[in-house]
Amino acid sequence: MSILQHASASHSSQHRKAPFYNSKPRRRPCIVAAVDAPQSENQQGQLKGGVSIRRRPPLGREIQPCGSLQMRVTGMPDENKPQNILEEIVWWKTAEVDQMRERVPLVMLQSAAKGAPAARDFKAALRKKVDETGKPGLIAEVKKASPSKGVIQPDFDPVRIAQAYEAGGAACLSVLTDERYFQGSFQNLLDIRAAGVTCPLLCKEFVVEAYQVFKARASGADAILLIAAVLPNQDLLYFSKAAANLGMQCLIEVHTEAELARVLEVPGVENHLLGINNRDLGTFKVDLGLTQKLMSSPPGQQAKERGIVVTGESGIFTPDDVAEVQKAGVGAILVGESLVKQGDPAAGVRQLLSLPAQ
Ligand SMILES: O=C(O)c1ccccc1NCC(=O)[C@H](O)[C@H](O)COP(=O)(O)O
Repeated sequence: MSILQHASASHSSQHRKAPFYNSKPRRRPCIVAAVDAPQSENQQGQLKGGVSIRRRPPLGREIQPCGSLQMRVTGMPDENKPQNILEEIVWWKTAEVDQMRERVPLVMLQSAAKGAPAARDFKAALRKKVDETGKPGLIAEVKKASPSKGVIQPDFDPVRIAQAYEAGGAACLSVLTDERYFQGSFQNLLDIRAAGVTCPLLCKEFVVEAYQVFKARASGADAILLIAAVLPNQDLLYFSKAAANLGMQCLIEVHTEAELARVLEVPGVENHLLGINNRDLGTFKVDLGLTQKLMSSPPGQQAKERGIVVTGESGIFTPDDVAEVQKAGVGAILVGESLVKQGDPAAGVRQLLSLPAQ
């Protein structure tokens, strides 16, 4: 140990189990140790299999639990900082899931998931709308805030928005459940389902453990997001099987041609959906050209030939944008910001899809 420094933490038993990442001020200041960071041997070892997101800080967390106190590791090199927002989210998520598991053990969640009303067929709902309208099936997103835009809809009523999306003609809904970065919640999923919305629901979560798949099903989700930049194929297979065993489908999201080629090798991938996210998570810029580029690449052609439903995600604002990604070959679109910020989201859906006004 190099130095001792002041920090805040509590000795009270009620705070003993507080997560070590919790940065809220605690009641009594105390002294914690600060130690020098260890040296990294081979960071690339973390990035095997074309997975660009590291699941944990390679040298461990800057703030470490130390009994009922916390220890700050000083002098962490830049490589121990998250390389982009997705990596930052994933690092928090790992700690968050540990905390959730302490409150509700996996076995209890599994039994809740198995006892939940049967999951609805996400892909079938998308295909039905395509047949009816000739437009890509719309997955409309219930999204209050995002890391790139901050609060998008201050007057956020998730049930009202979900009902409006359904009334406007959305095929499916996407519900953000991450609280820290998107101000979402699993409660929103439960409330939307309990309110009688019949569109299938995608749980928009950053999955790093099977626990979250069970949590999604127990909360009424019919599908769950899996991100290829975060998960190697072994995990994609494991989580997609866990989801399928519960009657759910997965939206497997890619950002690059290499990821698209890789996920096409996941056994049973055709039973799920693919998504191309047009948002660069380093710069937050959206470029619909990415959908076009990946769909016309060899793995994009293969996805089409295998009849896999591909979803164009992010940055879709106008009927022209819809036409652009439809021309690229997607069968579905995932739209958040442009719809959620409208006073009348039902009208927003109809306008975006060029459907007749009611
Ligand atoms: O939206 C963000 O800022 C964001 C940042 C980091 C990871 C994911 C992020 N968004 C998740 C999404 O995929 C979008 O919410 C979804 O595709 C809808 O996008 P949009 O229509 O542009 O709101």
